[in-house]
Amino acid sequence: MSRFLPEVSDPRALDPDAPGPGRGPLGILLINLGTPDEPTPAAVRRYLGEFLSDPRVVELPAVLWQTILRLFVLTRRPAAVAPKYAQVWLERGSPLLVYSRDLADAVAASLRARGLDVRVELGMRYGRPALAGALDALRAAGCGRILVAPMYPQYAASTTATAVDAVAAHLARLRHQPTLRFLDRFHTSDAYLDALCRSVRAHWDRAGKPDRLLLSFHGLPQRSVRQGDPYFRDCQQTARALRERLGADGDRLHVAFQSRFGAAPWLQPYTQPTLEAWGRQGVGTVDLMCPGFLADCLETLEEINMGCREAFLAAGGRDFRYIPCLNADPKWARGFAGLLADNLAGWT
Ligand SMILES: C=CC1=C(C)c2cc3[nH]c(cc4nc(cc5[nH]c(cc1n2)c(C)c5CCC(=O)O)C(CCC(=O)O)=C4C)c(C)c3C=C
Ligand SMILES: [Fe+2]
Ligand SMILES: [Fe+2]
Repeated sequence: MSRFLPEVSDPRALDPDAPGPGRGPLGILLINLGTPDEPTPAAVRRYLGEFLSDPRVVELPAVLWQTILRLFVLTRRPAAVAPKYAQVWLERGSPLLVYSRDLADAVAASLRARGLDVRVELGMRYGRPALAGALDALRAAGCGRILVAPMYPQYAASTTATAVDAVAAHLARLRHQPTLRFLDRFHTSDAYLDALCRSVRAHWDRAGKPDRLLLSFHGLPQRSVRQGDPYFRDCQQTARALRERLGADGDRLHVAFQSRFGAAPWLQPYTQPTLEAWGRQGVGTVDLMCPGFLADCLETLEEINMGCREAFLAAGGRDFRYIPCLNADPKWARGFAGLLADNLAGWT
């Protein structure tokens, strides 16, 4: 024993950041985007201020963008967007948070049912519950090994990479960091594709088959993809894999991109103009699903199920049927738990 170090059995006596004996339970940090605390302009302003100041999200020179953001976006957008949040707000809060939390709880229960000693925490990249607090809770529970799992099936720098950045930034101040693993993406995993396919089939069993099934993914600036973001390819691969699973009915499937922000070109075709063109062309029944969103949120419940529904019907469409996100569907939660458990291999 070095004469500089006292002989101690509990590593915490020397290093308060050290994990507990036996490296403690396993930790899983589920990360989603985040959402305002309330459907009010003030809360939306706080949320958008944090979200849109992330240089991974808006890739413009910082001084230029902060000027535009503070002078134009944050002075107008919160008042326009807050009533939209109010239209979809649930008794338990923002849909994104409610469904993400339900999924996290169901995943934790499923992992424990497999006999795993695991703690699951949900942290949001922007807003609350903060990712930093969720990481601290896992460390306080003695988790020396943590699987970081951004809840985005398709990889984008503006979602997955920024979540990884934030985890690393929070741990940067520690002398003894926990051992980390990162779930990269799961856009062609069996658990995810099986769940999507089940959801479509169950909907068709109830309501009959549509003329077309539109998969609407969140958009991204085309420039990001040109610069190497794999998101577009991931979306296409998810769509292709789902089309194969749907067999002969796969022909009904089309892909579009929603939620464009700003004037630059984003991934195309755009969802709403696609639906309007279909309405004008006499396409009667459209089913719409948003596979890139694990949890229903403003972008699916308001933009799609309200705005796009209205646009399609106004353009001459007959029937618009929204297929909800996977949310906390029990079979999906078990499948997602299995996918996470696979990523714990060697730790269990
Ligand atoms: C400004 C650029 C944006 C990029 C790039 C972007 C990428 C992106 N976003 C999601 C998932 C979600 N986005 C949500 C809301 C939302 N997104 C943007 C902007 C960008 N998104 C804004 C400004 C907003 C807020 C609403 C608005 O003001 O219009 C949400 C819903 C949040 C909620 O509270 O319900 C999700 C989820 C992905 C997957 C993605 C890249 C692929
Ligand atoms: Fe977004
Ligand atoms: Fe939107």
